[in-house]
Amino acid sequence: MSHEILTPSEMGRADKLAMQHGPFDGYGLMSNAGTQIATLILARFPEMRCAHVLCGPGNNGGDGYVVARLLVKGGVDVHLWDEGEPRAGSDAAIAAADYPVEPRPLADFMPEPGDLVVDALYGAGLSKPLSEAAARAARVAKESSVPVVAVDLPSGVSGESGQILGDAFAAALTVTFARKKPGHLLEPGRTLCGDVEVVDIGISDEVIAEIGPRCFENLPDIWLEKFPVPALDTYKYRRGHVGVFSGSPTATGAARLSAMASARVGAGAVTVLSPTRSLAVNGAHLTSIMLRKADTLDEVLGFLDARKPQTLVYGPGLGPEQEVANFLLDLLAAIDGAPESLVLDADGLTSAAFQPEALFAALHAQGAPKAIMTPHEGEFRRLFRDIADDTKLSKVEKARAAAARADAVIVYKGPDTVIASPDGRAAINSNGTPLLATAGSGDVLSGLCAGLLAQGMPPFEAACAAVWIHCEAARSFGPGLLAEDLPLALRPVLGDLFARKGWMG
Ligand SMILES: NC(=O)C1=CN([C@@H]2O[C@H](COP(=O)(O)OP(=O)(O)OC[C@H]3O[C@@H](n4cnc5c(N)ncnc54)[C@H](O)[C@@H]3O)[C@@H](O)[C@H]2O)[C@@H](O)CC1
Ligand SMILES: [K+]
Repeated sequence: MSHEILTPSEMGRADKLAMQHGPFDGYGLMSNAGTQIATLILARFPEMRCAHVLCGPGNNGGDGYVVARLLVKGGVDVHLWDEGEPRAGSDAAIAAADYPVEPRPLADFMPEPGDLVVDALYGAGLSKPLSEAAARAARVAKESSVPVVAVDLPSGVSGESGQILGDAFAAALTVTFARKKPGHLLEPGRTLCGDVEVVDIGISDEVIAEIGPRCFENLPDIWLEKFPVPALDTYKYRRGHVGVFSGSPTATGAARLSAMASARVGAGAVTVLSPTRSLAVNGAHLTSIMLRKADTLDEVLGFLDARKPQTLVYGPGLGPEQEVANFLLDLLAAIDGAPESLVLDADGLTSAAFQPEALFAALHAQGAPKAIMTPHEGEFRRLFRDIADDTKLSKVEKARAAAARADAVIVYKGPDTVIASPDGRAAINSNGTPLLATAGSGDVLSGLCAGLLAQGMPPFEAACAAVWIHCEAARSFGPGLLAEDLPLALRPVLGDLFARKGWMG
C-alpha cells in the first residue's frame, strides 16, 4: 500500500510512532534518509563536477549533512553552505558534528555549470517565507540552470498545500520519505518537485495504517475493486441506464459527448432528454443512444417512471440561467430514492450559483440522489466563494469543505484535480495532461462519472475512476486530441483495467 498521502503533521506523527516501535531512533531514520538520497544522487548524476549541499537549521538540514558526508565518501567534491546552526542536542546537530568540514554561509553560495545542488534547507517544517539568503540561493540555482535535488520538498514549497511561501527552489528530482505529501501532487508544488522518488527509511506500513490517512494518490488501487466489469449473464438495463439532459439547438454537442462517454464506459443504455426544438439536431447525430422529448418536468418524471434510469447528467450545454437552476430544484423535490445518482456539471453548477443554499439543502434531503459535482476553478468559486477564497486551505481541504457542505462528491478540476467525499476521503489525481484543456473534455468526464455510477460504482470511487480513465485515455490518444476522440480512446484503457480484473469476456 503506497497510495496514501500524508500531510506534514501526519508524517511527523509517523516519524514519532516509528521511533517508538523501533528499530530506528530519530538519528537512525535521518541516516537512512541521507543514505537513500546519496545513493540516488551518485547513480543519477555520476558526471557532476561538484555538489553544493545547502543545509537549514532543522532536520531537513540534518538529512543534508548526512548526504554531504556520504558524497564525500563516494569521492565527490562537496561544498557545504548553511543557514543557521542546528539546535544543540538535535538529530541534525549530531549529523552536522559528523561532517568533517566547516560550512560556509549560504549568502555566498554560487554554483557553476556542471555542478549539482542538494537543497536541504527546509522540508516539512517550513513555517514562513524563505529568508533573503535562501531566496537568493533559489534564484542563482535557477539562473545557472544547475540540477537541484530537493530533500523531502523543494524549500519554499508547502508540503501541506503545494503553495509557494515567498520563493521556492525548482528541483529536477525530489526525494521524499515513506509516502508522498500533498505538496508533491498539488500545483505549483508538483511542477517544482520535478521527478518525485519516495524512499523507504524504515517507517512500516503498520505505522502508516495506525495514522489512518484520509487522502490518497488517485491510482487504480484505490477503486479497482469496485470498478464494474460485465457479468456473463448481464443485459443492457442491468448494465445501467443514464439520462443526459440536452440544451438548446446550438448547444447540444455537450450532452451527446457526455452520453457517448457514459455508454462507452459501460452503461448499457443511455437516453438524451431533449427539448422539442433540439430533437432534430440530436436525432441527426445519435444512433445507439436513445432520444426522448423532455420539455417539462412532467415529461421528465414520465421518463423516470417508465425507464427507471439509475443516473442523470444535468448541466452540459444547458445555459447558465436561473430557470436551469429552478428546473433542477423542482426535479430534486420530485425525486424520492430514484434515480439513485446525479452528476452536476457545467451550467448545472453555474446556474446553481444563483441559489447555492437551496441546492445544498435539496441534496442533503432524505431520498435525494447521491451526487457528483465536477466544477473547474471558476465554477467552484461561483458555488463555494468563501471556501475558494480561504487562503489558509489547501485544494484538498477546499474540496473536502465543499463536499461536506453540498453532501456531494466534489471533483475539483485542474491540472491537479482533487476528488473529495462528504465522508472526508480525498484523492489527488496525478496522471493529468494538458491535452485535456480542450472544449468538451469536461462533458466527457461527467459522462464517465455517470456511466460508472449507473453500473453501481459508489460515488467517490466512480469519480476517482472517471478522472483517472479520462486522463489515461487522453494520454493514450496523444497530441491532436479533440473531445470527440475521447470515447474511442477509452478502449485501450478499459481493456487494461478489465485485464487487471481478470475479465475473460
Ligand atoms: N525524525 C524525523 O522526524 C525525520 C525527519 N526528516 C527530515 O526532517 C524534516 C523536517 O524537519 P523539521 O521539522 O526540523 O523541519 P525543517 O528542517 O523543515 O525546518 C525546521 C526549522 O526551520 C525553521 N524554519 C522554518 N521555515 C523557515 C524559513 N522559511 N526560514 C528560516 N527558518 C525556517 C523552523 O523554525 C525550524 O527551526 C523533513 O522534511 C525531513 O527532511 C528525515 O530526517 C527523516 C526522519
Ligand atoms: K528541501
